[in-house]
Amino acid sequence: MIEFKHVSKTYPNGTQGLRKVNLTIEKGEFVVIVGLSGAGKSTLLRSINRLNEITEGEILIKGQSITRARGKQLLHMRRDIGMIFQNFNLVKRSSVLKNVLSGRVGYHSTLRTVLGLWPKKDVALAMSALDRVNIQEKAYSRADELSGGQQQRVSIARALAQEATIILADEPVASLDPVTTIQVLDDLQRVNKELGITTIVNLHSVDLAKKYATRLIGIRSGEVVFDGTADQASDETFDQIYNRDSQKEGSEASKA
Ligand SMILES: Nc1ncnc2c1ncn2[C@@H]1O[C@H](COP(=O)(O)OP(=O)(O)OP(=O)(O)O)[C@@H](O)[C@H]1O
Repeated sequence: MIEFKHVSKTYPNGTQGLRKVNLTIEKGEFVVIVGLSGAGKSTLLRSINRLNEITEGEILIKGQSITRARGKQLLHMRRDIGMIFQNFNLVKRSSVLKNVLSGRVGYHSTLRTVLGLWPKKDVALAMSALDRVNIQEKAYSRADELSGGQQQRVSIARALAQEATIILADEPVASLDPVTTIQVLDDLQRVNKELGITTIVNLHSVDLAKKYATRLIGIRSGEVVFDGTADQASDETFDQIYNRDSQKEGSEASKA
């Protein structure tokens, strides 16, 4: 349902973020992307919803080209894709409920959303999204009163209220402690399983990647160098992804 066809990205300064990537990600997969810092994980993830514009090739979602989409069509395609960020991207001074309702902006006129005139149905949807990630009781708290893990749950609820069928999570647990990390990844896994939401996550930790991924994609220097299940990924596979043979980047690999 998500297809990368010969996708490359060259940044304006000449850096190659992606090189001729070909991938097909099926509905309901839980894909984890791993690779060294600077390998191109964020570039790959963000090219799916065009937060990053690719410079070659094409990306199709459910058979439609998001690369060529414009105006309303692009808006509708983006509405289908929820995004989870490392820093949560919440409006800190707003309530949790308002933050979750912001997932509905793509469905209504600007005036209506600016005035906060949310239909009852949307409020019910937002409350049930909060319930799914077990923080409904925080609905009327200010977002910045919540812990990091709770804030990340709010951002998952926002993607659910958006009725996204795809969730992109760019280093969603990088700012969280180990216990909270597991809770947030468990939440993502649960909504993936229960709602069949296709989930693509960038992670630094190999152990977490192996634990959660139904499919692992390893990238190195903008190229896909591994694509398979966690069981298929051997120590040698990770050596290759993390360039551990190379003396030049060996010290960087050991940090990863
Ligand atoms: N806006 C930009 N302009 C120029 N080069 C960029 C830009 N954004 C990323 N890059 C470069 O593209 C390459 C891939 O970066 P990307 O952020 O996708 O890597 P990453 O694997 O997500 O790294 P990290 O794990 O550190 O987030 C790197 O060499 C990076 O320096």
